Amino acid sequence: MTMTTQWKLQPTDVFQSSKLVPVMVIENIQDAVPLAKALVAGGIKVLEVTLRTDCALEAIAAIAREVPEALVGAGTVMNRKQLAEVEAAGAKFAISPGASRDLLIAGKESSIPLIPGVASISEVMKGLELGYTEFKFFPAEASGGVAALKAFSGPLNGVVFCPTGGIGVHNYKDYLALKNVACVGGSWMAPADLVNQGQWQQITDICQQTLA
Ligand SMILES: O=C(O)C(=O)C[C@H](O)[C@H](O)COP(=O)(O)O
Repeated sequence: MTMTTQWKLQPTDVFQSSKLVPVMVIENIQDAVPLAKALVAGGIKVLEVTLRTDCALEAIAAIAREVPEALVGAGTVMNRKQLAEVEAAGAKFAISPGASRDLLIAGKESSIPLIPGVASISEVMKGLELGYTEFKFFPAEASGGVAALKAFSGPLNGVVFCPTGGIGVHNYKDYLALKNVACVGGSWMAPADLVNQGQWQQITDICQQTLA
């Protein structure tokens, strides 16, 4: 049963806007906007703010308001309630580490696109049944990495992934070289120690060096 959507943006728009998707863990609300600006200055447009911290919703709202050139979305969206919360906060898209059937249905009913997390072909098939064709592949390195995605490309024609988990400067190009990978995600572009120290220029430099 493929479900139609009222999505304001398509998952392919998110995937095509940036080859790199920084996974942001924001502990202090005052870091949200400077961190987003540092990433944007480094050439990155798509930002994933994880719902792992208390101020995550506030951070999404602040970035949506104050850094309009970024496409800010929410990560770690685990259920229907959280999806509604991030939508209300101003997230332009939602990403989940895995997917329950209820979350997949809620994603289709939402006004913002959901990019569900998968680690296996069976999970992709459950998403495909509802019309999803863009997925987060998580945890990428632990789930077979590049070799797994290469194998997926045989049966899963037309399915596109954003691998995340265990990816960094040392291996992200191997993923981007795959035809079923549009972009890669990771926390290496916004490391906790640099965020805590307010080292915004260093974060911009990491992004620029990675993209160079
Ligand atoms: O919180 C979530 O929803 C996640 O999916 C987890 C993050 O995407 C990974 O933790 C990033 O992985 P690293 O780049 O290896 O740090």
